[in-house]
Amino acid sequence: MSFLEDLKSKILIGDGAMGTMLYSHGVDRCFEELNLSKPDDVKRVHQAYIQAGANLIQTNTYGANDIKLSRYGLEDEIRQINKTAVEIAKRAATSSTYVFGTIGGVRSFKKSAHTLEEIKRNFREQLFILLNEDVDGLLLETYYDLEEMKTVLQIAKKETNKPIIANVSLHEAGVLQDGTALTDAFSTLEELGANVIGLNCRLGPYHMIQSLEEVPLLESAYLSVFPNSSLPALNEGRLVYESDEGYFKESALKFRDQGVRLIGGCCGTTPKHIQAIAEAVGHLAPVTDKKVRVPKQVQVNITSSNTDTLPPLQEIVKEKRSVIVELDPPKKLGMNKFLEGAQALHHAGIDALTLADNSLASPRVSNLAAGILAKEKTGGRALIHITCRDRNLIGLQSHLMGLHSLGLSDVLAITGDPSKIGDFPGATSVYDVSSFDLISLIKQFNEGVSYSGKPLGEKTNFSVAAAFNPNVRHLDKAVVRLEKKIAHGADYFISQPLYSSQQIVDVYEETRNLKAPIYIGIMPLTSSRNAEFIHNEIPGIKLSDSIREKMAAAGTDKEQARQEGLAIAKDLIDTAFDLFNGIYLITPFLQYDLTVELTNYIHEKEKQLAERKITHV
Ligand SMILES: Cc1cc2nc3c(=O)[nH]c(=O)nc-3n(C[C@H](O)[C@H](O)[C@H](O)COP(=O)(O)OP(=O)(O)OC[C@H]3O[C@@H](n4cnc5c(N)ncnc54)[C@H](O)[C@@H]3O)c2cc1C
Ligand code: MET
Ligand SMILES: [Zn+2]
Repeated sequence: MSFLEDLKSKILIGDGAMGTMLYSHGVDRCFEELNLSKPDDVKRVHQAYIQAGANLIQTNTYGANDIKLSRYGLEDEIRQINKTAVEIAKRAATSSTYVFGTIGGVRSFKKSAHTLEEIKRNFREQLFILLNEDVDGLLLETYYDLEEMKTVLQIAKKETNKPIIANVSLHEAGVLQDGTALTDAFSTLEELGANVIGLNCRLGPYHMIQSLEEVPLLESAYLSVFPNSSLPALNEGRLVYESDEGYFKESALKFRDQGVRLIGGCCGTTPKHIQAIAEAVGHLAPVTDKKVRVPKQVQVNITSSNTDTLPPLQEIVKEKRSVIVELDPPKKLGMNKFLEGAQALHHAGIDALTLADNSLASPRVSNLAAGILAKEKTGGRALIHITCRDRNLIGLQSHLMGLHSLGLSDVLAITGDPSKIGDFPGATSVYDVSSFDLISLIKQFNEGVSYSGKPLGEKTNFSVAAAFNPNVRHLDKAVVRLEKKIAHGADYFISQPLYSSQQIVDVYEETRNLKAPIYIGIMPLTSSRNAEFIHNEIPGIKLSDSIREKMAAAGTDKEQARQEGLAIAKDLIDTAFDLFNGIYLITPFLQYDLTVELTNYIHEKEKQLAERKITHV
């Protein structure tokens, strides 16, 4: 009888975890290497599962591929590790045990870590070795990334007619990491020819049962599950799983009700769990009919709770001149000077106060707190910078929900200066997502959907700015990045400060066909030392010789340097004013009198222009 023939009328029992079993026996290194150094240990685990009632065992090859083995310097052993794994499993198997060759997924949620080409190469190599050893079928498991699963499944289908089990890992109940509903993912894998399709790892029975309630029986494939024994807990730095075999008995019956025909276990499960499953459903016939729960239609409020009624900045700056000013939250406690600055700038008539997110990777008062205080004090708009550096995906989403709840809907989505350059060089730079992904994530919030595809209950109404760094050798390449950011949903751009009129003209020429407006950055210099620091130490920014000479000539006299810095900034504004509607002024060291003066200067120029137009008429 073949595996697929068997499944026509039976529920088959899979094995349980290999990795966590070996780990609990004290192995804390590459589990697959044990095929070579301790084959008997691996064989004993297989035998324990067979004795417990497993009809199918999987080779100890979950991570036996180039990408994963090279983390241990074992990439040259791929062939031997996979070959031996099949031999060990076959030695452990009885005449009725199916031996499947396991290949695990390599992508985590960071897609960029491995390109599809890399994944294809990596997969093919392991696949050919396993197929050569004549396994009874393939078990593709722990695929978080549907794109990766689709890619490898297509390759496997081309190379073999043997049965293929395709198990994905859920991100949350009912959805994969890219937001695909489980039902849709299963249909896709069915279309691509997987013979058994299911879930493994990451979650325990509770979430898997809940997820399967929405999945119909498949027409040309069977369903499988390999749940973890529980959610993991962290105990003295180690991941540990609870294990209650009685619970697995009950769960196995529920899996059967959902139409599952192959039931095993993943991380944390032991032969006792497999025995519990076998005792519960091993003798039962599979169900052939099931009632599918229709997913709850979650009402998404179209009108968000955010009360901001101002038009978004991208609309304003498309229509008319607009000045936004960065005033960074202080590095020390005490908000008085900051709030005085916010008030003064508001009086000067700016369209938004922008607040950096721990710029130069040094801690400052939270820009969310400072933004709210400024908004309350002035009634003006606060634009919050959000970096990918300080918050992981959980923190970023929580932060966005917080901003929305507080009525802050203007954000700048940026990668963030790496922590290496700041006051805490040892601190972790998170970078779970890139600025592109962050922009998409925020735009998805605007559709009322979380990163993982879950409804948020309301739609946010974020207007999303992105960063433009024109201080690069190839401006055309920077513009390509801007186009990519627009494709991800950026509404407009805010540039780094520019220090040459010619550069402003070049930026205009290069970006004039761009579909999103740009605020051009201008930051007044405060002293010659400040100018030299920016020129020599801020990556990418170069001041012209004449600007550096002017600042040097101003000497150490503070007032003279201040006047010179303002004069240079005004010159730059004169150029930007003719070419761009948007000007972004950056306040150095909370010296808001400088940016107030420059705001007044811009407004004065605008007034004069309007008057000239009237006289012309
Ligand atoms: C208006 C503005 C506000 C900012 N506010 C903050 C802040 O509040 N907090 C903070 O920590 N940082 C801030 N920064 C700095 C910013 O995070 C970094 O300068 C960042 O690397 C550039 O913008 P981004 O985050 O969108 O990077 P991305 O465009 O996502 O770039 C990511 C990576 O690619 C590199 N890169 C960018 N452009 C090119 C190119 N043309 N060619 C090759 N490589 C390139 C970058 O150096 C970076 O390593 C701000 C920058 C700007 C322009
Ligand atoms: C990380 S998922 C677990 C994969 C493999 N089946 C094992 O039990 O080791
Ligand atoms: Zn697992």
